[in-house]
Amino acid sequence: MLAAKALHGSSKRKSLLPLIGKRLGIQGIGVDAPRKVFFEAFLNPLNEMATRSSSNEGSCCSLKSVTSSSVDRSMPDTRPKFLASMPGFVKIVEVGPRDGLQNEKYIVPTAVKIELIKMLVSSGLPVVEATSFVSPKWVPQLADAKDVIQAIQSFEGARYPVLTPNLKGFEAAVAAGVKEVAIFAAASESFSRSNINCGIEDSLARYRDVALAAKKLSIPVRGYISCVVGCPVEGAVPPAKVAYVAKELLNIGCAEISLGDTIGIGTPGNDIAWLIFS
Ligand SMILES: CC(C)(COP(=O)([O-])OP(=O)([O-])OC[C@H]1O[C@@H](n2cnc3c(N)ncnc32)[C@H](O)[C@@H]1OP(=O)([O-])[O-])[C@@H](O)C(=O)NCCC(=O)NCCSC(=O)C[C@@](C)(O)CC(=O)[O-]
Repeated sequence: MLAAKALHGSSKRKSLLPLIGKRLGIQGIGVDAPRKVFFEAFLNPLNEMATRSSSNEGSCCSLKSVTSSSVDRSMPDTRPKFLASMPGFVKIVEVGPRDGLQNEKYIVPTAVKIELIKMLVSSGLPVVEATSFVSPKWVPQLADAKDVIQAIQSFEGARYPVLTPNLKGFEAAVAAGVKEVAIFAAASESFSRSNINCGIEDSLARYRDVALAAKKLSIPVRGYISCVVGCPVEGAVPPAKVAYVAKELLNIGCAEISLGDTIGIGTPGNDIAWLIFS
């Protein structure tokens, strides 16, 4: 479940992405989803946030060999052209124990999940999304969330955010010892309804409550947006919708926004634009 790379213009067909990025002041814009992968599109405002988070919490992987967020702009950029458009940071959030296991046909034993998390951390991953505190009726595969979290409390070297769809999930997560949560909205109305049984506006209202509760406890919240490129039901998703949801998530207090190309159609031949912060 781990992958992150920048998408650039295909050699056969010139991509609009760099142009759009330039117009919006976006340094690196891209998404890659060979399966389901979240690539943080590092917009200028978020880039700064990532830098801070990196230095304070060690959560971001700095592409030091490639570039640095503190690039001295008075120096000539000697990087190869294709590297020059890469973002200063790539934050890798490994979501296998959550996103991978939530769809398994058979329920993976808790002990195996814990061992998986241990191995992922020992491979050097700084953030491992461990599980979800969602309804076990909807996702029985992760009904052991509390046990997983309690078992990994002593694992050092990484952070372990979890998904929380509502206050109930948030409170259960905090009670289990979670220190970081994620909320998950969608840019597609149909996907939102099928995933969390409510529309986009209702989901934002729920997430506002979660974010408020999290703020009181100084718990960081990251916000997912699903279907930023396309939806399995609705097809193409207008970038303005993605921008709207992103703004709302930022306004309710998300420290980060993750753009999910949920169905993996953001290929180099598909010119996609995210007009976030436009
Ligand atoms: C949002 C709900 C809860 C609404 O589900 P609902 O059925 O509308 O909610 P409800 O409030 O009517 O509750 C129904 C039952 O669930 C219980 N319940 C309610 N909430 C919780 C909770 N937090 N923890 C435990 N139990 C809960 C609640 O107590 C009740 O139990 P009952 O009274 O019937 O016994 C449900 O739809 C749900 O849990 N959905 C989660 C779906 C999910 O996990 N999807 C996968 C993750 S999202 C994803 O993969 C996308 C992402 C993030 O990866 C990005 C991308 O790839 O694009």
